[in-house]
Amino acid sequence: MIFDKMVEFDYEQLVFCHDETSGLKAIICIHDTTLGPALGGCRMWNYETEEEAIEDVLRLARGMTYKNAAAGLNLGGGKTVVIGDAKKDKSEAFFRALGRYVNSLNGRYITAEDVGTTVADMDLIYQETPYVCGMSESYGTGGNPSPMTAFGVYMAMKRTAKEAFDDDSLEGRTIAVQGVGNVSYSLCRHLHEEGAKLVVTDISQEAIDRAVNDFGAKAVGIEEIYDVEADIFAPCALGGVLNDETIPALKVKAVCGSANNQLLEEDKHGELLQQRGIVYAPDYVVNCGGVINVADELQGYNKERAKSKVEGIYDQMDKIFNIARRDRITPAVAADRLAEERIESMMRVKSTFSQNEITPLSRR
Ligand SMILES: NC(=O)C1=CN([C@@H]2O[C@H](COP(=O)(O)OP(=O)(O)OC[C@H]3O[C@@H](n4cnc5c(N)ncnc54)[C@H](O)[C@@H]3O)[C@@H](O)[C@H]2O)C=CC1
Ligand SMILES: O=C(O)CCC(=O)C(=O)O
Repeated sequence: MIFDKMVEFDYEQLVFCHDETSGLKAIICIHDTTLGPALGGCRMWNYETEEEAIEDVLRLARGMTYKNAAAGLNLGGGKTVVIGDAKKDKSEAFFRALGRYVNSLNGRYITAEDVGTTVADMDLIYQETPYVCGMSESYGTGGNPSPMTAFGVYMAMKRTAKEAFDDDSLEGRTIAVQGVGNVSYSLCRHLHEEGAKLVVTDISQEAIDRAVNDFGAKAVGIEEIYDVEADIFAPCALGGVLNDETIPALKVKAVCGSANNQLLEEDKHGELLQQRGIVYAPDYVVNCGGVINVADELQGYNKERAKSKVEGIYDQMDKIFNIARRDRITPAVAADRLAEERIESMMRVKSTFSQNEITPLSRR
């Protein structure tokens, strides 16, 4: 059963980690290391079943292979899921036990933050392994990657606006934002500063109030966000929000947001958006600013260099939209092709023997 799933999308390794003292139950998944060591964050979530956790880690790890490839990084794809309540189950022992498991993979996998984990958690993991990014800035790293993710989403949104409206200015545009958490609050600041009008929703009243007070956003209900008459819809909370129910309701010309895995079924729902004349900005290209930022740490973190790479998301989106138009495919399919072609061509390059293999880790 599990091997069937691994064979379907050619996964390399799935590691189950248990530590009785701390109660750690984690699964590390390495999808593909053609481009380099697998880098992807550690998600902590109260999964109802083990099957759900396995499904999630497989899906997220494969997503990282595509994200890292499309971002031009010399890194493969992997991810960790930790089964537990991020508000109750964390302890020093918990993350140090996880750090030891990450270390045991000897650099095949590098971890970082994801939903439910923080810079402080990465600091604990760093006590046990060098194969972690996104620790406190006092270690000479980039710290919390969310502001850089947000800057990348902003760049992607500008290029998406150009595709939809033939003008990349967001001044006067109405953006419907789903979720105003870490990434999205920073994104809203960029949008507000450019003069966009914001309509927001969140399950947290505190998050809504902050956006209303700081950016003059208009608040709407959780389900109402799909019906808002706006220029762009920005999903910045959950995966699977673009589906049979929501796509017909949308009253926007484009979708561009930070959430991972926005299309419930990639081909079907990418097509459905296209049929409705809605420009879709592929999520993993839009939100790769965070991983670009943490990956920069592997070369000795330089904020200006990282920011300039994240700014390049505008040009990457340009390439994807042009391929999509030229080949009459959806932008989601165009992004996948770009990532797959890079992995294929690098595989051929790497088939030549080299005595001094250079990986991001050899610069540490
Ligand atoms: N933090 C980062 O650097 C990166 C984040 N992402 C993705 O971006 C998304 C947001 O990440 P963060 O801002 O870090 O997370 P976060 O947890 O800080 O923010 C998510 C926000 O969405 C809200 N929310 C949850 N369910 C909702 C619902 N049904 N309707 C409306 N709002 C809801 C939460 O209350 C929270 O305010 C996630 O999907 C994450 O995987 C992707 C790449 C990097
Ligand atoms: O941004 C990070 O902290 C790590 C990368 C990652 O897991 C992601 O981009 O989803």
